Amino acid sequence: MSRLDWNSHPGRTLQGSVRVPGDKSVSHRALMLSALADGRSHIRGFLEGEDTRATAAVLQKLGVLIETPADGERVVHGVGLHGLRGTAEALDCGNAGTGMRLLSGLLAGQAFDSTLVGDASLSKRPMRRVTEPLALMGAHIDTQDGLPPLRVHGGQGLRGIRYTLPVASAQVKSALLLAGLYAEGETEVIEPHPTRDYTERMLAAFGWPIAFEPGRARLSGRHALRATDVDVPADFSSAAFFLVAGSIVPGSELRLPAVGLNPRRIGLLQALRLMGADIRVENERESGGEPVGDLIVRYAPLHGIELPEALVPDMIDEFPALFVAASVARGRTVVRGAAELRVKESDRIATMAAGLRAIGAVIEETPDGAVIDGGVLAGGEVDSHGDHRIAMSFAVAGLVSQGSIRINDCDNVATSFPGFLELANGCGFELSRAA
Ligand SMILES: O=C(O)C1=C[C@@H](OP(=O)(O)O)[C@@H](O)[C@H](O)C1
Ligand SMILES: C=C(OP(=O)(O)O)C(=O)O
Repeated sequence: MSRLDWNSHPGRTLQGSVRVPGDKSVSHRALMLSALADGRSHIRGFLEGEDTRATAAVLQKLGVLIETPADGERVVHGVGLHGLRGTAEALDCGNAGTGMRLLSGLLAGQAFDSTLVGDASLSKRPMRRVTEPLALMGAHIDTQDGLPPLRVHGGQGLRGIRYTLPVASAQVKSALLLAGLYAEGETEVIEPHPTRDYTERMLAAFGWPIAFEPGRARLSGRHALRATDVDVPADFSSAAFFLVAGSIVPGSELRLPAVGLNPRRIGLLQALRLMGADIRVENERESGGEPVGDLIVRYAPLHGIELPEALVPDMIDEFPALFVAASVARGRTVVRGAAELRVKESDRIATMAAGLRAIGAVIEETPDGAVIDGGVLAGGEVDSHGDHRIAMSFAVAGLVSQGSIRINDCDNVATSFPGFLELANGCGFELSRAA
């Protein structure tokens, strides 16, 4: 397959309503809990991305019947907590850290062995953060020097633990809670800073007794999950690109309907408002146990900020987009406490710094963040390093640069945001496939 590159050209003002696809975190979890439940669950608003489809394919290989009645819908015929069937085939998580880490916890509780593999990017991401605490629960998982593939040995007889996470990570927390479903006794996870609580909320919705509050979750093993329908909200992390685009292109006004507004996800909204952005929330309501609302963003001149460190976990996937906003804002933006960005789909501090410099921005990397002096972007050529969020962020930068930006290696946008190019062009982007 030939590599997909994009050209992003300076555009018109952005106008219209942009319906972004379903939430990736919620879609992964909805599949996993539905698969382990007793009965049939209907998932609506499911993200048709490569990451979440990879998780569906893994569960199908483990014997779960998953139907696709329509685009964005799945009907999962749950097999019950002990109904998965082992397979000798490798289970391919693709590009998805969430898929692999959550599945490692889920599979640690099974009676059979499994092998989890991923693509080149996922194969470089650290897995000891899950395998070490899982080992404390009695799991046995082999890694390649801390990296995938993961060989998960079944039949281990897990026991609950009380574990304080060294870094705030919803993936690690969720892996331990999923293993905890199979453990003798109580599993308690304590976080240094609260992270997204979709696993906790969804376990409760599926009828599993769980106690949780921001920064802490506790459950005991050996209950049952009851099939439940899930309405997946639109993904705030996908909306983020349009929030930045609408804020920086003069004259713009965009509406983003029915976006998930879980408090642990909307750090970028707060950061942009601190920078002077004009973003309103309308029709706030609850859908599928999650807060959702319509976001209306209007152009407003942005200024630099010292980003409050407490916001970092609440916007952990939004830094590439924030860096673009900062590079055209008036004055200096300082980001600290975000070293986790170095172990995402790419080293997001290094790839953003290299790309922004290549198009004329002024950015200084630090070990756990960056210092960005806003100014005018010239345009040029950047490399996404196969990272979906880097590619989409430079597509946004191209709207306001003097010349166009060529973005190399954009195939992975389909992992989290299929149809981004068409949706973006529909509201005023000038994004094309490069020759
Ligand atoms: O639990 C999740 O669904 C996610 C948690 C975050 O990762 P960490 O747990 O590594 O912070 C985030 O970056 C990822 O996109 C999705
Ligand atoms: C970090 C991300 O996802 P994952 O860890 O699931 O690969 C992301 O989507 O930005």
